[in-house]
Amino acid sequence: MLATLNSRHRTVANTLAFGREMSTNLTTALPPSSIPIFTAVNSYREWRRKAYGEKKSVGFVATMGALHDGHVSLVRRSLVENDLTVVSIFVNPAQFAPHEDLTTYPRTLAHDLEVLESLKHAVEDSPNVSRSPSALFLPSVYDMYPSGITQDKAAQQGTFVEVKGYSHQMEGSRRPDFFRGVATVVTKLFNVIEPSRTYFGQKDIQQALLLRRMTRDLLLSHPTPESLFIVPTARDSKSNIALSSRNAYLTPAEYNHAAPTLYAALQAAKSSWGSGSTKSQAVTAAHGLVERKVQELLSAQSEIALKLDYIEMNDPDSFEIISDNVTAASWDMPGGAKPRRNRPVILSGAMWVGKTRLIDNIILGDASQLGILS
Ligand SMILES: Nc1ncnc2c1ncn2[C@@H]1O[C@H](COP(=O)(O)OP(=O)(O)OP(=O)(O)O)[C@@H](O)[C@H]1O
Ligand SMILES: CC(C)(CO)[C@@H](O)C(=O)[O-]
Ligand code: BAL
Repeated sequence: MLATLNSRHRTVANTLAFGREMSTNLTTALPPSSIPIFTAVNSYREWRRKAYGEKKSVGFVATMGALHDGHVSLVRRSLVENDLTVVSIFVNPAQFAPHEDLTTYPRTLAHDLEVLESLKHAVEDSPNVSRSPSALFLPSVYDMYPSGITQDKAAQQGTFVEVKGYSHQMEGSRRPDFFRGVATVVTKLFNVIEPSRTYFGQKDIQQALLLRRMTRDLLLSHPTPESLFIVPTARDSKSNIALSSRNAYLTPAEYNHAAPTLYAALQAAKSSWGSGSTKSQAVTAAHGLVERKVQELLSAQSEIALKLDYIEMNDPDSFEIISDNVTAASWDMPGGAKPRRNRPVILSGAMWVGKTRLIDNIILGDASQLGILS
């Protein structure tokens, strides 16, 4: 059938072919699993219909796989709060720019299944009942993009979701089409999974807040904006590095000697802000910490290349950069008509360690005002 498509469709045909190949690989190479794996939308839908029939709530965690304890914290939350928990693994081509790491992104399905199979949550007041992940949704590229998908945005065909006005700041300033890719795939995932509740990580704070806005704007019922929960960032207990699938790209030396710098820089800004500095001074404090680390690596003749991408402070409602002269006290708008005690600010950053781009953030002020769970 692909051979009959004309040249106008070549790009799409290529990606459809890619999707089919992935689909075949998936079904032939599935590791044994005690968790039901749905690789097709229709078979998942049958399962979901049964859950509706039995009036069971379905919690949902969307992932790109290479599972770590950050993902596990989301799944655990879902196990506590829902009768059933569905996890998806899908490395979404539409959110990767052509120069980014789609082909090398870690794919560790056998490990991921082991992680999911090991999770058990004892149900309160029912000593003999425990909950484990109920299903894994593992679609092919072809299933998720029936019109095909290419990373060349100008050649893309079909339907895409854009959250206008909220996709160009922070991470969007560095990855211009990233949130369009995320919003598109998550809309599709929500349409299939129909979650009662869903869980996203604070590590990707702009993503989580933007998706909540999207559920509101699209008047979604599964999930509603109120049933999209944000789970705090899980960190390495010694170094405080935010857990991330891309940490697997780091060499041990990069991980130990350079990666902790991002969180340390955020802490330097936090402490400066907390002692009454302006935003500009707080961000300068963070830059200073990174610069000192870079100098230290140079003096030690280390081969590690450390480069700050950005550190900024943004309004969590608009995602706009807050003004240079704002302080924690003035951010609360004390003289305004509606003072906001402990008004939250997103302090976030990205840093290159060698060829790996790391991101992190902390919320200054009251994170619960953003619906971030504690
Ligand atoms: N350290 C973490 N703590 C809490 N949630 C996390 C953490 N890392 C990832 N998540 C969340 O897990 C979900 C799936 O993320 P994803 O599969 O992209 O993993 P990732 O580690 O963020 O990968 P990457 O390295 O590509 O950023 C997202 O909601 C993400 O925010
Ligand atoms: C939400 C998501 C699964 C969409 O591909 C991805 O962006 C991620 O894992 O954070
Ligand atoms: N967790 C964010 C996924 C990405 O960077 O593509």
